[in-house]
Amino acid sequence: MSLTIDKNAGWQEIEVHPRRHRPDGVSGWIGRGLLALARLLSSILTYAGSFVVFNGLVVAAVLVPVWTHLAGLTWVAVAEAVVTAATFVAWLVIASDSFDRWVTSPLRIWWRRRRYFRNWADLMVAANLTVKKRSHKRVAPRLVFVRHGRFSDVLSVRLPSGITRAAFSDRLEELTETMHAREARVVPAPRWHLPAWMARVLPAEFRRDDKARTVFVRLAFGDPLVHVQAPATAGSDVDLSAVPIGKRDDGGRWLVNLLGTHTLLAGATGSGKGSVLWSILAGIGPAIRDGLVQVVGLDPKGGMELGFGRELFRQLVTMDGSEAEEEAVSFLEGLADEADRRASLLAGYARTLEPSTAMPFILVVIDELASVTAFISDSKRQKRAEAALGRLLTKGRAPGMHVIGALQDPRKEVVRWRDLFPTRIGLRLVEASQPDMVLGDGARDRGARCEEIAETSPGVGYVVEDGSRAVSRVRAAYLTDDDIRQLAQTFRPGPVLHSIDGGAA
Ligand SMILES: Nc1ncnc2c1ncn2[C@@H]1O[C@H](COP(=O)(O)OP(=O)(O)OP(=O)(O)O)[C@@H](O)[C@H]1O
Repeated sequence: MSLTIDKNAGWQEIEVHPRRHRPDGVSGWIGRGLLALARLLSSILTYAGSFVVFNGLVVAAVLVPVWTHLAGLTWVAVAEAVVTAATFVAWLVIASDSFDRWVTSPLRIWWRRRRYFRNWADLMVAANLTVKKRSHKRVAPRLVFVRHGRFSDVLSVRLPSGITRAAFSDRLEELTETMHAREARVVPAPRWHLPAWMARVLPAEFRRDDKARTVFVRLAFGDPLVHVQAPATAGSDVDLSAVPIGKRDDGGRWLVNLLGTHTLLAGATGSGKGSVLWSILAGIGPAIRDGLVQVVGLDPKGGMELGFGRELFRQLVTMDGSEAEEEAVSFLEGLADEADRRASLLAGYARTLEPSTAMPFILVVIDELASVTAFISDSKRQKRAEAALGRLLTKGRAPGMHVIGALQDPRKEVVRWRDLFPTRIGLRLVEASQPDMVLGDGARDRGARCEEIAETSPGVGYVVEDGSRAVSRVRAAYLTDDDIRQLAQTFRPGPVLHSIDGGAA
């Protein structure tokens, strides 16, 4: 028996009819034809009506010349059409963002909405996402609301009893294909963008659309990350809780928080770890120059990566001399002692540090976290290094110390350190088991397909932010070697008022 869906029954209740009989005689065929015509007209009117509602500006731009033509002023109508077209082209060239907001975006929204609502019921039946009620009616997940973005939409879908989130999540591939999306994934409830005063007074539970049985699916279209991203020009005010370092795949800026957290950065060789590191340093450049941030680094590969911008570093340990091992261990122990010292200074006064030139924020860059201990052959020193790193990671967050631990080859041992890094970034990785190792259990299922990132897109990756299970796709800005040299020259720190080993310079 073939099934047809009565779409007029609404999006949740789907009536499933057996195949209709062939009409009897000519009058039957005429009746069937008229019904089909009425349906066609009604959908044309619905689409045209919604087009007018969503695309007022475009409709007005077309209707004015048409109306002038109908009024008998054909040459005036032609002139109006030419001027309007020229204005639109000029607008697109001069202010493409506002053109997108007022012209392309409404068109895109209309087109995508039309596709969602037209295909939803068919998709639910085809994907076997319907359940039978006692009344024998079939019900399916209902598409309740769509939040539109330029490169992605978030669909709020209400699930009927009998269909679980897991069952729905299993059919995301069908959803991706039917809706012509690049990818679909289940995401946490989106936050409402409320005015600041309202967000302050409204209890947290009202701020999230977290209803039971509602699942949120993000459909991504196009890819704003295919192009290499230029670094943002750092303003004089640096906000360490939101440093711009690239782009997100919803078209927004990728902002990293350095306060109260540490960052684990993993990626195979050539995946673009350097671009993340340098973008962060570029984003906080003015604060380095003004002495509010001190950068120190440990580069077990002899300074190949970090050496380019050596002037930005207050201290850079490259592990290349005869005393390399002892130097690396002392470096880590010095930082761990500083974390202890700061924690006891702050105890009872404040929970987090407000950076100043007297007590600057310290950014510790460790280029190859896994090999820091592996490079140390002496087992006693190895233990000292591990203990110091553990102490720095546990105690350093609140008193203004941030560790960026870069990693090339995430192995099981990394999981031990992972939980001490609340912010995690996974660039291209080589095995499907690695995204979970780096980003946390279940991250790959939530969309972090690091092993599928093409070698031709260095700097692209997935990020899990502090306190959130959500996975975002991002691309770091790219700084050429010349950009890095220029950065180091522009923002090289001035005289040091305070040094991490306690002395004054
Ligand atoms: N964000 C980016 N955008 C565009 N191209 C990039 C980006 N990052 C890196 N690249 C390109 O990829 C190359 C390799 O990048 P990079 O050296 O940063 O990788 P890596 O992960 O640090 O590798 P390794 O671990 O071997 O040092 C760079 O020389 C550059 O050409």
